[in-house]
Amino acid sequence: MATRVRPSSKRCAVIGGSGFLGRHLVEKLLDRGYSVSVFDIRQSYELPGVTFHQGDLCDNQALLSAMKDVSLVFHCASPAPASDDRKLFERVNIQGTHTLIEACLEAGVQKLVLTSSASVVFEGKDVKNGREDLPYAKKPIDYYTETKIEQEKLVLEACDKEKGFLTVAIRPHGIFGPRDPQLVPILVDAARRGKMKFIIGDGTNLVDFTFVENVVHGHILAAERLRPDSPICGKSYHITNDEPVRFWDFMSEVLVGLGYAAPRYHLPYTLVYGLALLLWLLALILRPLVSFKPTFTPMRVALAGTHHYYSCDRAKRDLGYKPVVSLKDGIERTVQSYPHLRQGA
Ligand SMILES: NC(=O)C1=CN([C@@H]2O[C@H](COP(=O)(O)OP(=O)(O)OC[C@H]3O[C@@H](n4cnc5c(N)ncnc54)[C@H](OP(=O)(O)O)[C@@H]3O)[C@@H](O)[C@H]2O)C=CC1
Ligand SMILES: CC(C)CCC[C@@H](C)[C@H]1CC[C@H]2C3=C(CC[C@]12C)[C@@]1(C)CCC(=O)C[C@@H]1CC3
Repeated sequence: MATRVRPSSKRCAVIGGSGFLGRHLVEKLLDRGYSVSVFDIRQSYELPGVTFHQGDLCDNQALLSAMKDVSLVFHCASPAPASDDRKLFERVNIQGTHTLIEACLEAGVQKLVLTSSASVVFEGKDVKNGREDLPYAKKPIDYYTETKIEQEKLVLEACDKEKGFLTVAIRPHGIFGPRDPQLVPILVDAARRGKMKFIIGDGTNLVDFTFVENVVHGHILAAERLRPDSPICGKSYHITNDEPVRFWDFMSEVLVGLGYAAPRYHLPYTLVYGLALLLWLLALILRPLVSFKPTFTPMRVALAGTHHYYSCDRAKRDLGYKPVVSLKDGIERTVQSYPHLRQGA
């Protein structure tokens, strides 16, 4: 009779491991003695101890080859929110996640850690110190968020102690750090085009921004504490820097750090939101004829003009989570990592 080889607990797979968060996670896992199998639609680097598997999340066979002898899977693949492509989000975040769960069960994977998002409860209205028991957004702000909700439900509902398949979801918020392709590049692009002179609203709204290494730390704690007898099975956890900051102070600090002027003039939130909605509709109607991407989308305006910060008490209690890098140090390290985005570079 053939004996089944029990996958090594130090071998894991990172789905989306070529991306911003994924690569930071891979680097920390290697430091901690794991060997890593990366599955992604693209390969962006090479590292000793990492095997790359290029493929689409919806391809069961390609996934299976990446999960050979793997006991732990991190799922942090997603199309970028800026793509605003409903079909793509549904295909990758919902169908792809379903395919991944099936593949995990088939390959005998024991633990699945999903990178969800704190935005799954955000409807464009203030969230102050939001806890994980807030209901999912009934009117999510965009297709990205809509499909992140379905994705999280799929993963948490798949948790099955009888089958020996344990799942948990990490909900980070506003991840930033070296190599981030979104926050700093979009901000600098807007500044270079003279669009960062204005503060939307009164500028006092508090927001969580989370340094990437803290997000990585939360994922690894969750993976290592995920056991049949632990309270974390099938649950979601906010992971933030635990230092809510005024949205416009954070943006100003990054801009000034890179040599740009901080925004100064105030514009009413409802006016900017209305204009952004109008532009978004126009872009949608004109899509077959011309393609243009407005900088101030309704989603970005909502995020720039409301409070959205979350309690990570549950993560502190169940995971022993505590941020490892402060906001101040995180901003400093981020600014230093973008010499090519400095004013005049
Ligand atoms: N950045 C943030 O502020 C936050 C992010 N998150 C979540 O964190 C996770 C990681 O985000 P982040 O690192 O910022 O994003 P990235 O876009 O940098 O990384 C995602 C990776 O997944 C890949 N990918 C996309 N589609 C597929 C597919 N069909 N099959 C295989 N791989 C695919 C991407 O490739 P390609 O680049 O070619 O599309 C990319 O390499 C995501 O799940 C996101 O929803 C949650 C909260 C906040
Ligand atoms: C042009 C300016 C008004 C804004 C520039 C900065 C924005 C690009 C970022 C500010 C908050 C960020 C954010 C995300 C993406 C980048 C920002 C909009 C997410 C939508 C990324 C994915 C998530 O799950 C939630 C994030 C919330 C914060």
